[in-house]
Amino acid sequence: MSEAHQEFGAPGGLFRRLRDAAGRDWTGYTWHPFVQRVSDGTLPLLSFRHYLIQDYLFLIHFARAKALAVVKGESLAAMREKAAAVLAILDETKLHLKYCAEWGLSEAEVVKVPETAETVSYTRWVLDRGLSGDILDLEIALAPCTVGYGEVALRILADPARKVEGNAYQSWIDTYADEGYQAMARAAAARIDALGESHGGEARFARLSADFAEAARLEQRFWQQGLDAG
Ligand SMILES: Cc1ncc(CN)c(N)n1
Repeated sequence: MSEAHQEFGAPGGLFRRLRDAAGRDWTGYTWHPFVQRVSDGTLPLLSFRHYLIQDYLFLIHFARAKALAVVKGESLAAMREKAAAVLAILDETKLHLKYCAEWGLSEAEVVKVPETAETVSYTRWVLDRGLSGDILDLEIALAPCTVGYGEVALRILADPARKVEGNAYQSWIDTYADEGYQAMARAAAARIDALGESHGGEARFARLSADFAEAARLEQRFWQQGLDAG
């Protein structure tokens, strides 16, 4: 396994402490069999298609949750960073629509697909953490999504079983391996570290780590729904 996690968060900072505390919940997310089969190119197309359509719906609600972090931002710099993150999430959906267009599916058709229980439970849980908690609670619920996919991409790049030539999922991999996405993931981890300092991360560690691990498990279920559809 690569040292992918060392890209995100400072040693001793809140992000790395949460990641380490999440243990198997985190590795089960970032190196889920779905991810491994994207990497070696053996994932059934039906699995990927189910996942990607649900992910499109996921991103719409996730953008709403990120927008809540603009509202709850406690400095202009934080608000700017989050506003850019909302736009980045909305941009991410272009990848999804490109794949869908190749399958003959229009955006209008994709938005008509009902959300699965996995999509609803994850997105509404994040929104709830943000609505009922403070900015740190919200950022902890958001971080596994943003940083986790950064780590997923690095794990794939380091995977000896990775299929490069003719991998149907290469543009998906490229999106998250891209330096723009990686920089956003590093910034999200750094922000957790900073909020940990300013918002009593140490005293709140038990609750924060329970939320972080919950998000990682919700991510695992999100991949799993794709595998189950294949
Ligand atoms: C479920 C999920 N988690 C994370 C990401 C990366 N933004 C995503 N597209 N989808």
